[in-house]
Amino acid sequence: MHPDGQLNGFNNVNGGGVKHAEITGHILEGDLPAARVPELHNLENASSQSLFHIVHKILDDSIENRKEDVPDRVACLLKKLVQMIEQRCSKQAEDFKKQNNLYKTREEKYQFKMRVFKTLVTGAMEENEVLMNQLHHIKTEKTMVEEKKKLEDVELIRLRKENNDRNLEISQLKQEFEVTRDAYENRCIQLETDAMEIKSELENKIINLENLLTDSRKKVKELEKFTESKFQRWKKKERCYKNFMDFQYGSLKELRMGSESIKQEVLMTQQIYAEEINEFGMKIQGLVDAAQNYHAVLTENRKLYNEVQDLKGNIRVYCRIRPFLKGQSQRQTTIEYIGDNGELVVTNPSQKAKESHRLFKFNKVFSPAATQEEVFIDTQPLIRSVLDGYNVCIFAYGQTGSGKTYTMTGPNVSSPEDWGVNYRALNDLFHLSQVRRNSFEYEIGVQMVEIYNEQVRDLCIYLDIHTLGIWNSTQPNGLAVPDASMHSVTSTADVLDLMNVGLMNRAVGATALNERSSRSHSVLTVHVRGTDLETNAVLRGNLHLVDLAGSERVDRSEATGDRLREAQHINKSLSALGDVIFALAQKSQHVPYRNSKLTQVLQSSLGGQAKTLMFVQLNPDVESFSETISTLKFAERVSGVELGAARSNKEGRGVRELMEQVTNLKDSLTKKDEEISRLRTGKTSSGEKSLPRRYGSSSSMHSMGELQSNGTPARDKSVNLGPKAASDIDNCSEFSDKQSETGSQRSTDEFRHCKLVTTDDDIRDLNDDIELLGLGDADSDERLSDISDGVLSMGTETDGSMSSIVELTLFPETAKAPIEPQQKPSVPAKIPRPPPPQKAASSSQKPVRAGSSSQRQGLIAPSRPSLTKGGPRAASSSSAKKSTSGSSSLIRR
Ligand SMILES: Nc1ncnc2c1ncn2[C@@H]1O[C@H](COP(=O)(O)OP(=O)(O)OP(=O)(O)O)[C@@H](O)[C@H]1O
Repeated sequence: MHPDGQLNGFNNVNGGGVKHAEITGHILEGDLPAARVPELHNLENASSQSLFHIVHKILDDSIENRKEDVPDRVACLLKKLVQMIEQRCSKQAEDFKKQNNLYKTREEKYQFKMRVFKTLVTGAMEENEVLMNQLHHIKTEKTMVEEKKKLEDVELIRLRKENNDRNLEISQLKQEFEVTRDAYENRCIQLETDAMEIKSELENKIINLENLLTDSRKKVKELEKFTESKFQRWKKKERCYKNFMDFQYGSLKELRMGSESIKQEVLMTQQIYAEEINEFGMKIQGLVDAAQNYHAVLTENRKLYNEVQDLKGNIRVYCRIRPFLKGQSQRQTTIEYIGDNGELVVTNPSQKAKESHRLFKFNKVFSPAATQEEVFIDTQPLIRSVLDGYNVCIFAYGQTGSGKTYTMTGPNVSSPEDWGVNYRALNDLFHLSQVRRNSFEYEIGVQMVEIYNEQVRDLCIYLDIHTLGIWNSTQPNGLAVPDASMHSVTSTADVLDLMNVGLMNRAVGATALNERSSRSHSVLTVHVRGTDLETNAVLRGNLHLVDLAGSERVDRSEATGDRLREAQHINKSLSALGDVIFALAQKSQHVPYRNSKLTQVLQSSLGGQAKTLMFVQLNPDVESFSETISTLKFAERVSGVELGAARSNKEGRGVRELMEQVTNLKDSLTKKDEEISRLRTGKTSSGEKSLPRRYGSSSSMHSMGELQSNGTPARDKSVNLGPKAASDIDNCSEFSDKQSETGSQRSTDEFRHCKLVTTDDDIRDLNDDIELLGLGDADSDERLSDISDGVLSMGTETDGSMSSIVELTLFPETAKAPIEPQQKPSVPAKIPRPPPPQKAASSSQKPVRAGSSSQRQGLIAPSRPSLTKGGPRAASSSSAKKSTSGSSSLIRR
């Protein structure tokens, strides 16, 4: 279809005319051989012109050959048509050719443009890349420049500032320089002036000195002459002294020889003294033997006292009568008489009969006027024995509204004057523990529970008051209710807080007899654990402070429903308490502790060696007469001090027999005492005879003289006794007077004697004992009241009282009457100590020395239970050790 091709084709047709002619000839003749037909296929490559030529030839030939068959017109038309087609084709070929050329030109143009564009794009991209790099570079540079600029700015500021500073400094320096320069110039001028003056002065002085020098030279010459003459005189004197010294030396030699001979004499004398001292030792050995016998008697006496204790029990009963309340002043009272010795007569004024008078006797009766303080003073000794490892139980018993809570807690906690026994007891324990802090470390813990409707509840928790269990037998740590919260207290403020919580939690309700009646037994338990700082021995004491719920007659209190149930529980537990105490007083084999929760909780402090104090609270109102009588009967039963009762008589006989035995023992002790005094008198008088004068200082001689002049140690307070000691001795004898007229004086004297004959070691031991006991404080006076109280309670004290006595007698004199070391020679020989095993022996085997008063012996109680970790045995021995430590310190002597 290519125009060139077509043209070429036409050319080829011209060039190959023969061939075409042959082909056309054959076609026209119609005899175109079959072998020549395939050649027709080559026409495809022939040009359009040659093809048209062939067409023309064929047409011409056909028309020529078939003239007759084909009209001329048609032949002409055909020819014309072919010509037109041919023209058109050639025209188109030419157009194509032109177009082709045009396209070629355009293509070349476009390709050129494309190349140009490509070159431009490549160039632009490269350029762009270069520009980007440059830009990045410029940015980095810019950042650096900025940073640099910043730094430079900072530097510039700094430099400016520095510059300013420098400028300032320079200006200051300049100023200073100006000032200094001025001063310097002034100074220079001044110095120059001074120098001029000094120079002139020095010149004057030099002239003077030169004059003086001349004078001095003259004087020296004169002095030389004088010294020469003196030296000659001294030489003469020296010769004289030398002769004198030689003479003295000779006399000294003679003296030495004399002293040697005196020494020999002294040694001889010493030997003689030693022999004499040995003799004294022998005599004192006899004395010791006698003392040991004496201790054995004391031990026996103590045993007897324990028996008395066992018979009497450790229960004391105080009765307190409530005053009439406001608005009750018109009421008749049932109290007719209150004796000083605990007698109480009650009567029913509405009954005229004489039988209505009833006499009761207790350890003490407090009138309605008695203050809280007075009540506490009589209770205090008992409470204090808790610190010595005793278990103590104090409870208030009485009909509802009779003042139990008033006595135990007090009406108003905020006013210390109104404080009841509870607060005062703890306050006192804190005070005492402080006083004894050098010898004992005390820990005090408090539990507060209530027993309400036979259920034990913790009162010291703020929420969740739940029932607690009780241990059947008290745990070794003394806790009967181990689940009750234990609060460590160190001050009265702690106790106040705690008890406020307890009081708030306590079950109270209004009855017909008391607006705010306690419907439960409240038990405040104080656990005391004391550690002896010297021996590390531990002692424990429990103090139960019990505010019992009011006993009441159900008909009078008009109780119904819950109140009735409460009243029944209260009465049941109170009767169980009565049974327990009664069984204890009767020394029954079986003590029914388990009959109520109350007795279970208090078990450790009821019976055994525990001390029990019951406050019997009375309502004086005549309307309460029957309750008063039943309360008093209960108390009487508890105290075992029934007047005229058969049991009481029997007890009295027992006690009388024991007292007779005690008197006998007392007599034998008196004999022993006299024997000891005799021995001592012999010893001291012989000592006085044989001791050389120069061994004793004047003071020691004086004290010895007083001692010897009476034969027995003097009771004169001036002998080595301070004022306190003297007063304590007075106290002591006061106590003794109450005890026994005969024994007390002697006991005091004996003690004093005992101390006076002590040796250095004994003094040390005694001081140790004193330290251990923590005595010499206010405590001793209180202990005295404990003792007198023990007397009041007809020997119901335990060995705590004994220790108190011993402490009392031991301390004041020892502390105030130190024996001077110079007095040592006054003791001819050291009294041998008892052998060590005796020391470790149980309290019952320990010889006891606490004055010779048999009454005092009588105050010694048997060992106490459960004071230390080591169980009852260990506890008893350790407690005995503690309680009689004062006495044992004496015994050792
Ligand atoms: N010694 C007293 N001096 C003055 N008022 C007292 C004395 N004793 C008790 N009262 C008063 O008597 C009332 C009853 O006392 P309290 O509540 O102590 O009796 P209670 O025996 O504890 O009674 P209850 O057993 O019902 O609890 C109180 O108002 C109390 O202040």
